Amino acid sequence: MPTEHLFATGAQAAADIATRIATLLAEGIATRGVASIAVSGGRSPRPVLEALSAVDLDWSKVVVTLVDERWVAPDSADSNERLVRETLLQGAAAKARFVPMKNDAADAYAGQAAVEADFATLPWPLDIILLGMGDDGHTASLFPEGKELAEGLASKALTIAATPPVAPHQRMSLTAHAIVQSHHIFLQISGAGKKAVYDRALAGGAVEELPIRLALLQEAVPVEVWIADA
Ligand SMILES: O=C1O[C@H](COP(=O)(O)O)[C@@H](O)[C@H](O)[C@H]1O
Repeated sequence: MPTEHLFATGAQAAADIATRIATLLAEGIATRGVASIAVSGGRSPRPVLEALSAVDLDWSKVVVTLVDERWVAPDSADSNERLVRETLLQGAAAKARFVPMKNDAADAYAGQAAVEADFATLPWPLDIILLGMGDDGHTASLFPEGKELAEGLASKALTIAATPPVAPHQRMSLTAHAIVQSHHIFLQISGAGKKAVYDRALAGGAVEELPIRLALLQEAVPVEVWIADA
């Protein structure tokens, strides 16, 4: 069962997540000489990344990457890389090694082999994987009814190219195999709608129905969930 942290607001939850991440990154540097984190995109992680950026760490020993990416230019408003560069990789934190999930290939399928090669250079298992969850129960870019979902759940690769059934842009995503190759999985949930989906996922059932179950229903990696009322 995940460890749950309950907060009234997303801002309070974000501050607490950033503190917890900073502690683990410092421990990673102290014990292994390098610390690593993969962060999600979308709206939820922004305040976490902003708070984390202000933390006093030896950022030159931190590797930062993404859980998923939209196959758009890095200056696009939809780019998760842009989000990370504008929030986390500022000030002293700009010294972190950032590994993008998007390259110059014409589409995500053509670019996947090079992304996979880059991701093979990361220090697995990563210290932290910060997941988000969509209202449909997707996590990373593993979408219910996505045509690549079965492969994303079964593949031994680290990354997979995917086309969301509804949402825009081709994606690059960590596979389930990569997500559970981490020391810690963190999940952000905010609002009653997502809380209801989270509760349903936790109650059990097919991972294909609610892909967030790939994290919640496994026992190999400890999972912490920050739940904010709003
Ligand atoms: O498409 C995506 O959505 C999920 C959830 O995003 P949010 O805006 O509701 O927080 C996110 O975790 C994922 O990384 C992103 O690409």
